[in-house]
Order: sequence, then C-alpha cells, then structure tokens
Amino acid sequence: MGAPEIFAATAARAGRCAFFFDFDGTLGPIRDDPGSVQPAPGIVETLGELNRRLGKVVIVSARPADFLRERFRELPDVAVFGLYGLEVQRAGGPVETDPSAAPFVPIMRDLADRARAELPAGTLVEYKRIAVAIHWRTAPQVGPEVEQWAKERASELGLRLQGGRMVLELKPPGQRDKGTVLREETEGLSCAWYFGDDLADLRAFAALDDRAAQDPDFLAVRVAVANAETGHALVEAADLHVDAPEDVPGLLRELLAQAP
Ligand SMILES: O=P(O)(O)OC[C@H]1O[C@H](O[C@H]2O[C@H](CO)[C@@H](O)[C@H](O)[C@H]2O)[C@H](O)[C@@H](O)[C@@H]1O
Repeated sequence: MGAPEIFAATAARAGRCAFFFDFDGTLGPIRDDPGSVQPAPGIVETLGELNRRLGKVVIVSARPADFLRERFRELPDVAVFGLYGLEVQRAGGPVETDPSAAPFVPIMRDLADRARAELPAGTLVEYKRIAVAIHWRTAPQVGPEVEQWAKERASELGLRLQGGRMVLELKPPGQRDKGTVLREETEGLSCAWYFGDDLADLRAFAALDDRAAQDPDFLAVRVAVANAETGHALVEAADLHVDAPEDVPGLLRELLAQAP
C-alpha cells in the first residue's frame, strides 16, 4: 500500500486505531544534552488533534515517565510509557513502576556513581532510577571503552544491554520492551501506527508484524524517522518514512485531512 491507501484505510478505522510514538529522534530532535530536548514544533498540537479525531496516542520511550509527562503536560489523556514500558503514567494517574524493576533502584544508583568515577572524560552518565544510559555523543572516541565497560558490568550484575544512537543503556533483565507494550495496548483495536528512529524500535515494528499476521484485517503501519546513525534497517522495515522529527506533524496532517 502507498501513503494515500494507508491514510484512507486508517480513516476508515477511525476510533479503532492507536498511534504509538518513540520520543528521542522521533518527536524530539537529537541534541548533545539529553536534558534539553523538547518536542519539535507542532508535535504537541498535532498529537492532540490525532488523539481527539482518529485514535488514542501513546508515547513509548526509554526516557523516564516523569520526563515525558513534563513534555506532554498539555495532553493529559495521552499515556506515557517510560523506560521501555517498565513505567507507565495514564490519564491523571500516578507513575506506576513494574514491580520486577523496583529492586534495581539501588543497583542502578551505584552503577551510575561507578560509571562517573571509572569512565573517561567526555562520557555522559544519565541515571534514570531503574536504568543507566551512558552517552558518548560529544566524545565519539570513548565509545569502544564505554561499550567494553558496560558489557562487563552487565555480565557482573545480570543486567540487559540496549544499544542506541551513541549510547548504551544498562537495564533490568526482564523481557519487557517496546514490543510488549505494543502487544498489550493494541488489544481490541483494528489498526496501529508506530513511529520510531532507533534499534529498540524494531521490537515495536516486530510486534506490529505479529499482530497483523494473526489478524489479516488489522492495519499495521510502521513509520521510520530516517537517520544515518541507525542505518537502513529501520527504513527497510517501515511502510512509510520521514527525514526528521520536524517532518512528523506534516505527515500526520496529511492523514488528518482524510479523517471523518
Ligand atoms: O526511546 P527513546 O525515546 O528514543 O530514547 C532513546 C534514548 O534517547 C536519549 O538519547 C538520545 O537522544 C539524546 C538527546 O537528543 C542524545 O544526546 C543521545 O545521543 C541519543 O542516544 C536518552 O537520553 C536516552 O536515555 C534514551 O535511551
């Protein structure tokens, strides 16, 4: 199906669709300082309209749920899944943490302290309560050393590793990821779109593939936000693609123009 057919098939399923979005590199631009990132222009308004007119909007990110909620305060009905689904904050409710992750809080705090003490200058350590992301965007030369250190700590502490865009993340060992969120949150629906830019988003694409294989009437739409860092894998697995977070509102406005 090309874009016009996808838009029409989605509009025909209005009210029975969900739209899932990764945050960094998808809704927000890539910046050196992770703490400074805000949604790209037009994102909040367009997601609000999508949520009202076509189907529920859900954010699924490796960021903490609190960080995401601060950026989408104007959309209180939109659920935010943080830390790959280990946290969720739904309309007006508190942030809920997966019980399996709670014992990892002190482990991650110690790990972040240790990373700051042991890794070379230029490394940026992002402590996220139940995960630690180690960045080398401003010092690419330290990447191999960070990767080696993180592999050793993951094996020593029984943690999982998740690679990303000039970042490696240590997280708890359970199976929860963006794919499991997609599987749960598409139950009872006829259509879902997922927008992503990074390797972890391939799991969400795969969950949509599975859902469509089980139900031939289910419309699954994978949208890649293309970038040289992730490479071709995501674009090749996608139905549609845009070139930057700034282009996401334009694509959604084309879709909304078909909405009933
Ligand atoms: O699931 P996501 O919402 O895509 O989160 C993935 C990682 O995003 C952030 O790091 C990335 O964006 C930063 C800000 O632009 C950038 O400096 C960094 O190089 C990127 O990897 C976030 O800081 C990480 O915690 C997330 O794992």
